[in-house]
Amino acid sequence: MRPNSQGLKHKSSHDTEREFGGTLGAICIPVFLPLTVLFLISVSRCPEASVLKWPPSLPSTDHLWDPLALMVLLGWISLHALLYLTPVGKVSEGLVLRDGTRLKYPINGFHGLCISGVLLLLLVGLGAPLGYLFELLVPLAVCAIAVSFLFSVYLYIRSFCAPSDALALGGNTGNPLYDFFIGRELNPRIGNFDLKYFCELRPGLIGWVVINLGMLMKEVELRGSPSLAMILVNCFQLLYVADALWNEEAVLTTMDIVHDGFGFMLVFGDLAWVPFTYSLQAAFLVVHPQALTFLGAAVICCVGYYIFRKSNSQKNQFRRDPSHPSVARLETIATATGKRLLVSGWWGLVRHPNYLGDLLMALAWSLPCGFSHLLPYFYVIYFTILLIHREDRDERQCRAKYGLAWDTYCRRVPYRIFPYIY
Ligand SMILES: NC(=O)C1=CN([C@@H]2O[C@H](COP(=O)(O)OP(=O)(O)OC[C@H]3O[C@@H](n4cnc5c(N)ncnc54)[C@H](OP(=O)(O)O)[C@@H]3O)[C@@H](O)[C@H]2O)C=CC1
Ligand SMILES: CC(C)CCC[C@@H](C)[C@H]1CC=C2C3=C(CC[C@@]21C)[C@@]1(C)CC[C@H](O)C(C)(C)[C@@H]1CC3
Repeated sequence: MRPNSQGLKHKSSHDTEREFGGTLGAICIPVFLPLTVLFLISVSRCPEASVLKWPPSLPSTDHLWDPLALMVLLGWISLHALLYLTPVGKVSEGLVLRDGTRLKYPINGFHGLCISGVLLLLLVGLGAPLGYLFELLVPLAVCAIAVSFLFSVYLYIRSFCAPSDALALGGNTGNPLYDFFIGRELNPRIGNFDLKYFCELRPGLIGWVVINLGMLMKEVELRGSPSLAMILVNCFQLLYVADALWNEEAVLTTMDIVHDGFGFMLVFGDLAWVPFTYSLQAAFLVVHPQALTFLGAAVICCVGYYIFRKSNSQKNQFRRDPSHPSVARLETIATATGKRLLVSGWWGLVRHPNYLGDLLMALAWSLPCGFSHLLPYFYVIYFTILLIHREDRDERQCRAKYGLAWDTYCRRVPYRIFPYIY
């Protein structure tokens, strides 16, 4: 086995460890998750909103398709592609790739958020019924799912023209179903347009807050003014999305960009799962107004946000420039790859302080929806599972990269996400 520049031992492509349940997961997830999206939207608008009701409610077939939804979706993706290409903001370099090069990325996502925000407000000012997004939600989700499948097929086919250095280490097993699902090519690009980086932060993430705004407008149509719960959910989630785009550069060091190929999992996650399931709380509130709002949620959200932002920024700063005054005094341990690991500061508290903050925020987003239904807590439950699984994947990758140094780090910082619990 030969080590590569990411520090991982390079196994031959066919003996790569399979993730997400291997071939079975690669068959089941693309079938069940799209159905879950439609199921959850459908449940959020039923009066009883019960996720446990049997048989499960799915939208009726005549509500699945609306040509307007396809136009809105393609128009939205095109708008963001144009904004991505606009030469504003700086250009940043990603981490060093296996062939020793570094790719360049435009850091203009926050501009994209602001410009699309202004355009939407103009549309609302001109009388566009943004609340109609509530009626359009199911056909929009259907179109996003269809686009995700088609786009993933395109990515899979084009990956065969990519040089072997450009393939993700885990997505090149030779099993077509698994490789299609997990993604073969690491950074597919059309010219300088990076498809993974574009999808990760723009159409879906910004689409999520637009859907939230649409739900708020629907509430205004129905009840004359938005409820406090709806305002809180909109503000909390807008803060999360604005933060992601403001700190766009930090996404260049995340697992998705550095390690994962771009296949169905991320395409569907970015374009369909994020906008349509992360907005469920707002969709739920349209049909299930809450008289009482738990304002403690604002405190939990702020604490969560503080931990999330500070820990992510600390690691990002340390990885980009370990001599920077904000991180230079932190205690570290050396690894055989030449990279060091933080063992004090946020990363000395637990091994994933950023996940802890993110989970606290997730809880805060659900609390304004009250305690009568399980559906608004879907995100916290799913996210806990996702992060525990992600933490496990990351541990395995770090152990492969850092060997003994990682074991020393684990002894120094025994808890993974929740101090003294897990
Ligand atoms: N809302 C959502 O749906 C999702 C949100 N997220 C959020 O995205 C953010 C990024 O998460 P993710 O990409 O999973 O991972 P992290 O940002 O936690 O990055 C993990 C990497 O950090 C480095 N690292 C780990 N420990 C240390 C240490 N002690 N000192 C220095 N470097 C260390 C390692 O990489 P190396 O050493 O190679 O630099 C490791 O592989 C998180 O805040 C997470 O909550 C993630 C998934 C979904
Ligand atoms: C459907 C699958 C089973 C799972 C799909 C997972 C994806 C939805 C997530 C994988 C990593 C993500 C990140 C964010 C959104 C969700 C996905 C795409 C992120 C952009 C959210 C905002 C954060 O600030 C971030 C750190 C930029 C996140 C990066 C990872």
